[in-house]
Amino acid sequence: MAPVPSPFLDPGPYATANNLGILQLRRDHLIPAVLSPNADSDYAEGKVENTRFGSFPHSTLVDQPWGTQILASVVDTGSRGKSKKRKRDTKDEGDGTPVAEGEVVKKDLVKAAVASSGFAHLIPPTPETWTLSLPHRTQVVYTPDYSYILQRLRARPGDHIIEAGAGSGSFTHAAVRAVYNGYPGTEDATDQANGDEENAVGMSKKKKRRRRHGGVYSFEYHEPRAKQLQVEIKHHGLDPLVTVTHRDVYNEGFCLDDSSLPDADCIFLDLPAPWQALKHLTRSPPSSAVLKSVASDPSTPTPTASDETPATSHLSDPQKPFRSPLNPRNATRICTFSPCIEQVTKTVSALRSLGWLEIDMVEITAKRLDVRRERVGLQEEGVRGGNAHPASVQEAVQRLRDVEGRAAVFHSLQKEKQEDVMRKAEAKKRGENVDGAQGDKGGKGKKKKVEGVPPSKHDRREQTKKELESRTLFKEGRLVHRTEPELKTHTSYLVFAVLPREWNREDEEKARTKW
Ligand SMILES: C[S@@+](CC[C@H](N)C(=O)[O-])C[C@H]1O[C@@H](n2cnc3c(N)ncnc32)[C@H](O)[C@@H]1O
Repeated sequence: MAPVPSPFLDPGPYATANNLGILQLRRDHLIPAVLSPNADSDYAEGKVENTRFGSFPHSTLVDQPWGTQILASVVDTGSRGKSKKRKRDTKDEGDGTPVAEGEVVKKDLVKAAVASSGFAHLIPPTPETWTLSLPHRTQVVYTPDYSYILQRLRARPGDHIIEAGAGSGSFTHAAVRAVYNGYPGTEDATDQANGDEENAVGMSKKKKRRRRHGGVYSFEYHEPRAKQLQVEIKHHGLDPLVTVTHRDVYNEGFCLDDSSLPDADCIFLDLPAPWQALKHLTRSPPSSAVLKSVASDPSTPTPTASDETPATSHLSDPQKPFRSPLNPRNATRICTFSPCIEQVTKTVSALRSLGWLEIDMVEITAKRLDVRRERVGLQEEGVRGGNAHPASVQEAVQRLRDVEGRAAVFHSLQKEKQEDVMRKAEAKKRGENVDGAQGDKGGKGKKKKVEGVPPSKHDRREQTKKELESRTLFKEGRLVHRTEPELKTHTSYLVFAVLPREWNREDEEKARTKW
């Protein structure tokens, strides 16, 4: 039976139990979780993700279509700490079914009640969302870098990629998606041409090509990191496609533990001293003169952990025959990732000595552009997202006229009032009855509506509200873009090169006869 594809490769229409899902709280705030509602938990609702926007029991996430807005729940913490009591021994479950040690038999889950605290979106895992949410064990390669790297390496379905060091596995996930063309053991691999013309003899060329499944060969020197990555890769359903090897690649090279070869088309080195690993990435054993020229210098940050087994170089061991980890049928592309220019110069000279061509270096300084509509004008007064400044000289002049007009009316009314008060005072002096004769005819507190007065702020807002009903805000305004400064990435120099396939007299002769 074909394996269920990893949610990274084919997430399906909705979230399923025991697969990874991502809770997106804000654009750059993501929480990954393997959705297991029935797993042991201290909550009556089963396993719960607690976030600053509320609690999300896994039972409210499973079977929801990707992209759903999930409302937070009120969770019952009353049963916390009681889980140990629910553990049974290994003998019997009551109905005679043996229960494994440590396994927990769960009571029925309590249905989660909706809380008023907030919501999150449930989104499928992708290499991009994983990069933003993975548990950092090292500096990681971010999306702007790995998208460029994979494109320059020309990684495509059916290719084999060597990666060292694997670190937190950020690049690993992007690489496996780039080369995926089906799981090994299934016949649905739809490979791109791999140039293997000789081997296609006696068999349909198409059929031969179909056999090769894409794969990633990851090497990591730090044992706990290598183990953790193996566990994650398994949880993510990628283990048939990714081989994680615990290895010091400077000394031990890239042949696999089961003595098979990666047969690599592309290589990505994210190591403190990439030039030290290059001697293992050749098609034939490098001469001692070349080895000497690419030998490490004393300042090289070589691995020093005392708990690691001492490395033995297969290049220095005459008993071990040389075996190239590269695909002999294709040109191989390499990329090395270095934070400083000194490392770049060492890598470039080692690449030259070892016969790599088309060497070039790129510095990545990624920027994110915020593209939006900018609405400016007095009609935006009180409208959300608008800039209520005059959009033109006419609007500014009209606003000044309105303000001055209103001020003139105000002052003339004040003057009128004052004259009225004085008139009344004089009439009083003369002993005349003035009550009710003049002035506030409309009743106390009621303002007289004066004709021809420019609109007040209140009037303008009422008018805007009315007009808003027929406006299409999403289409209005000027389309503008601004760069956002806080993009997650780090300065990197990328060195690229190509190692052509080996070409001998025989190949030349064959090509001459054929063409
Ligand atoms: C910057 S991290 C790699 C991050 C990774 N590319 C990612 O995207 O998550 C560098 C890794 O190289 C590993 N490393 C250093 N020297 C090594 C060696 N000689 N062989 C294999 N791995 C090595 C380190 O242990 C570290 O985990």
